[in-house]
Order: sequence, then C-alpha cells, then structure tokens
Amino acid sequence: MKAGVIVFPASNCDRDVAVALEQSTGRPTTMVWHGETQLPALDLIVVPGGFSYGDYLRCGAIAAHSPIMREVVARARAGTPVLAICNGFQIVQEAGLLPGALLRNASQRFVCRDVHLKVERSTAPFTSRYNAGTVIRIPVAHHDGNFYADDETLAELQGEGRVVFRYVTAEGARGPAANPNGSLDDIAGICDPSGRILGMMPHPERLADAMLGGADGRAMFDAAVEHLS
Ligand SMILES: NC(=O)CC[C@H](N)C(=O)O
Repeated sequence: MKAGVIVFPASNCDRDVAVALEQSTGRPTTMVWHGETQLPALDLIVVPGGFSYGDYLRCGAIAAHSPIMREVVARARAGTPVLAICNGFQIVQEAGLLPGALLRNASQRFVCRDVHLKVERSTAPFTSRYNAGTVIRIPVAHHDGNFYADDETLAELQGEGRVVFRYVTAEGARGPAANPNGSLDDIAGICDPSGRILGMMPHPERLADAMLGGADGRAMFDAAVEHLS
C-alpha cells in the first residue's frame, strides 16, 4: 500500500503524517510538491495540516489552486481515498471535494489543545478500527476550525451519516465546553457520500504513537492499511 502526502509552501504537519503513515504501512511515504502536475500511483493521498501560503486570502484558498490539486481532485473523484487534516480539510473544501466552510474560531483565538471526539461513523477506509460511539483523544491546533454549512447542506450531512467525528467531553457529553471552536452541530470531521474522502480539523498524526503521549490516532492509519492492502 503506497501512501502520498502533498506538500505546500508552509505545510508543517507533512513530515509528522509521513511518519505516522510509515508506522502503519511499513513503507516509505511519497512526498509530492504542490507544484507538480502529475501524481505517482498512490493508494492513499493525505493533504496535511499547516499554514499553506501563510493562510493569506483565506486558509486553504490559494493551495486549492495549486497545480497538484487538479490531480488530487481527479484521483479523489476516481475513488482514491483522501485524508485531509486541518489545513488539508480547509484546502479540500476550497477545492470542492467536501462541503461547508471553516470559519474563524468563535473565540477569535488560535486553539491548541487536546480535544475528545466521538466517532460517529466507523466505516472503511479510515474509521473502521473504531467502534461507533467510541470517544478518542486527539489534538487540535488552528484558528479557523469553526465548521459551518447552510441548513440544507447540514441536513444532508446528518441524513447521510456523513458526520464522522463530533467534539465531546472525555465522558462523551456534547456542549460548549467540549467544542473548541464553535463548530456547528459540534462537527469535527465529515466525509463524502462514499466515506473515502475524509476531512477533519483534529490531528490524528499527533497522537499516533505512545511515545507522543497517546496513540488514539493510529487506528486511522492502520484502518487505511487494512482496507487498502
Ligand atoms: N494546524 C493547521 O493545519 C492549521 C490550519 C490553519 N492554518 C488554521 O490555523 O486554521
């Protein structure tokens, strides 16, 4: 199973996610510069976190128009799984692969801390190693993570079971104390109708090894390997 990570100017989670992928795949991760126009053969594409193009204009807005994103969109539409984390989520939204928008955090502040997520959807390729309803601990680090969608889009996401993660307390309760950014319906991650394109604000690669202080994120990479091998 061959995984690739797209690297933009000012990506800063590309190497972390490459390490997490290598831990699960047992193979080197292919790094692809945003200026490339061709993607090599890949079973999985990760659009990583960071501050692409200095977050100018709007987080992810410029990166979404990078040459490589035409290829990423085409592969995603052809069925290659895409995991989009934090700035990656913002980028794939701007590229039209996932609906909604990520607005400035309600607090107007950068939020960097561990949060708890309830796994709402536990299907392949990314969440099949969790039981639905499980609460996991994963860090967030962003200033624009406040998920918003219009009423129709929100109803569609809810009705089609496309809310993958919601912010909760460690005990699994919802409410303002558990939601770090004001996201609508406590949404932390969503997917496309097939489940193969997953966007999330929290960073599973940052807690993917006990040496990092927790390994709740690892199951996402292991699940992808299991599904795609
Ligand atoms: N860690 C990240 O990917 C941050 C994303 C974006 N720069 C923000 O702050 O919202």
